[in-house]
Formats: sequence, structure tokens, C-alpha cells
Amino acid sequence: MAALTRLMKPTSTIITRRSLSTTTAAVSDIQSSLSDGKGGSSRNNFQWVFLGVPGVGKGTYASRLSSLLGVPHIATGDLVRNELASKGPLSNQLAEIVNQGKLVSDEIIFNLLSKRLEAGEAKGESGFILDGFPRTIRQAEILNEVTEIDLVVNLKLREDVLVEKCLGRRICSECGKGFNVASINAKAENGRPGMSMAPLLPPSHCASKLVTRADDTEEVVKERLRIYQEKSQPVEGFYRDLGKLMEFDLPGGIPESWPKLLEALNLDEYEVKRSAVA
Ligand SMILES: Nc1ncnc2c1ncn2[C@@H]1O[C@H](COP(=O)(O)OP(=O)(O)O)[C@@H](O)[C@H]1O
Repeated sequence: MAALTRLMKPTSTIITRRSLSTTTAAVSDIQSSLSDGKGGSSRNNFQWVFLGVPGVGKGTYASRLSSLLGVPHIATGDLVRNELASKGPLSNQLAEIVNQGKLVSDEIIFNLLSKRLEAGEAKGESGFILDGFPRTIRQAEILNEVTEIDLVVNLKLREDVLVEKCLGRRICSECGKGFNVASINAKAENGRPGMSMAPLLPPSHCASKLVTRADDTEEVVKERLRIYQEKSQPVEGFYRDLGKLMEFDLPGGIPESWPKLLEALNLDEYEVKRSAVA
């Protein structure tokens, strides 16, 4: 468990302790940490977590925020898929678990995450947006022992569109970017408004290289949703009790949701400033 011990060693420069007690404090702290007083540069040590059921869009929004804030987007699902593709000693064992929609052992996940954090640290990275981790109470407890997470964003979307969204997911086999070919039109019902989500189509250079994840079949997606309710939902409560959980109901696709998410995070003005500077 050497790698786990490395992750648990609170000496790494990427691990910083900040004392925040409530979500409101966390969000306003983010806003003040973004400015250096000259209205421009930022301090890149955000330590954020994105939670949410499979297909909700964690990867999409975490990756956009990572570009905006200049911190790495670290998705444990990507680390697992890279390990699978490397055909290393763990590949066969991992393929079986992932393709059944089950969770990989904490030990393997900590090992992969430690390696990723160390490689990033060596390149001078600081801060992170974690996506797909922690996924169990034990993972959350261990993370909590080694570092202070500033904010946990819990993305929520009406359940009936999740399976459809997962089945529409595609990845470019060359650049690794995620897209979605599903065109969602969920009807208004039981007092809930209707919801439309346009497909997120790839640029022409990715279009011929799209692949579907082996675990994005209907049967496996349903199993992943079930496992989320059982193992990962309690993680929401863990962060709610710590006062760090920001719930965010996605109102629709990216054009409707992205500005609202920035607003909820007090980052809307930041994006305007950044695009003015760029
Ligand atoms: N933190 C984790 N703990 C255990 N298994 C994980 C973790 N992160 C990813 N995995 C494994 O990788 C698979 C794909 O993860 P991910 O891309 O995050 O999927 P999802 O679309 O379900 O959010 C999971 O179904 C699981 O087998």
C-alpha cells in the first residue's frame, strides 16, 4: 500500500489546508481567491470535487471549469480507462470489474490517483478538480484525512434522461475528448418542466474516431446507477455534514447550464474578465 501511504502523506505541495466551514463561505472564498487585486491573475490551488450520477455531465463541467481556473481535471474513470488501455498487469482484472459496472477496489484507485497527483506535481501542477472520486464513504474519509477539499459540487439531473445520456456518450479515440450524440426531449410531467438537451457533437477531426465506452450499454449503465445509489450517494451526505456540498440542478444542456453554474459559483464575472484578457 505504498502508493496509498504516499497519497496520505500531507506533505505534498499540492495539498494545502484551508479552513472553511460552510458552503457559502467556500463559494465567497473562491471569489476572493480568484483575484490578485489587479483584476487579473488567479491562484490555482482550488481543491474541488464533482459528484453526481453516471451521465449527469460531471466530466463536461469539470473539464470546462478546469480550463477556466487553470487547475487539472482529474477523472478517476479516465485513470482506470488509461490503465485498461495500457494492457498492464491490472488490465484484465479491471476490465472485468468496469464492464460489469462495479467499483474498482479502493487500493487500486488510490494507487492510480497517487501516481497521477505525483506526475502532476512534478510538472508544477497545483490544485485539482476531482471527478468520479471519492465514490465511497471510505474514499471520502481518507481524502478528508489527507487534505482539505474546498468545495463539492453535486450535479443533479432528472433521472429519466440519464440512461439516454449515457447511451449517447462517445469518446474521441485519439484526443480523449467526450461528446454526446443523444438529442434529449423529455416531456413536462408531474409538475416538472420539460427538458431539451442538444447533442454535443464532435469537430470534424474527431468525428471519424468516435468510440463508445464498453460500460455504456443499457444493462451496465443501470447497474452503475444502482451502485451509485448504494455506494456513492452517502458521500453527498458526508460533504453536506461538513458544510461543503453545493447542490446544482442542471436546468438543461450546456448553453442553459454553464452560465447558471458559473453564477452559482460566483465565477460569472471571472469568465467575462478572462475572455476580455484573452
Ligand atoms: N473512485 C472510484 N472508485 C471505484 N471505482 C471507480 C472510481 N472511479 C472510477 N471507477 C471505475 O471506473 C468506471 C468508470 O468511471 P467513470 O468514468 O467515472 O464513470 P461514470 O460515467 O459512471 O461516472 C466506474 O464504473 C468504476 O468501475
